[in-house]
Amino acid sequence: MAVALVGLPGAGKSAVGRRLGARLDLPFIDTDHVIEQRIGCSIRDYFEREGEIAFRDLEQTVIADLAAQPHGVLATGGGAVLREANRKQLRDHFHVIYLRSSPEDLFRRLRHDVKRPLLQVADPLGRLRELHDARDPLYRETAHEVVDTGRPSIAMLVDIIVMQLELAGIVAPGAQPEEPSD
Ligand SMILES: Nc1ncnc2c1ncn2[C@@H]1O[C@H](COP(=O)(O)OP(=O)(O)O)[C@@H](O)[C@H]1O
Ligand SMILES: O=C(O)C1=C[C@@H](OP(=O)(O)O)[C@@H](O)[C@H](O)C1
Repeated sequence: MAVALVGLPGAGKSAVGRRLGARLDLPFIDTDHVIEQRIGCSIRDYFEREGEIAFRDLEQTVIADLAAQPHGVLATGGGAVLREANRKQLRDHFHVIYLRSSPEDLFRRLRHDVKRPLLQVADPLGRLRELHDARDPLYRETAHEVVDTGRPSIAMLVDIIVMQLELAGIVAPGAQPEEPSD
């Protein structure tokens, strides 16, 4: 069983994906983390040193590798949908969920972030608005389902997604609730 989460930076792909994996007893895979293991440095440093195109090439290779043996809950990077090849790999091999968020919510969540290279600009909210306008259609094109993340907590989002996966017949009803970790 393979689920992929797509959405803008800060949409909750990692936070929701980790808990969804635990809930469904599936491995959680963060593509940014896989990329960082391969390059041996942070994505921000790699962006600065090698540029965005080199990063996108690497991202495409990692997505193709993961799609060759799809299993688990995948948190993709926010720009994974930019390339058509990635959109096709994701849609064909994963049940794709778009975690939709408004630029304003994302800005609130990420205002202290220093890890995301595209947001290290004078006007991060403006940048998030541009990214939303450019990518929202691509996320929708890639995804089998759209989940709005504006109001629900991370735990509620996991419940909503599990319910949708059950309704779609992707997982059997009655997946065990996650044990509280704190
Ligand atoms: N629905 C939500 N409600 C509150 N905080 C959230 C929500 N989704 C994500 N966050 C918080 O926003 C930050 C970015 O989330 P993250 O999972 O890293 O996003 P992504 O992997 O999509 O870039 C984290 O601190 C996370 O806990
Ligand atoms: O939106 C983007 O183009 C990117 C988002 C990042 O992932 P997150 O969505 O996890 O921040 C990371 O892949 C890279 O910095 C590029």
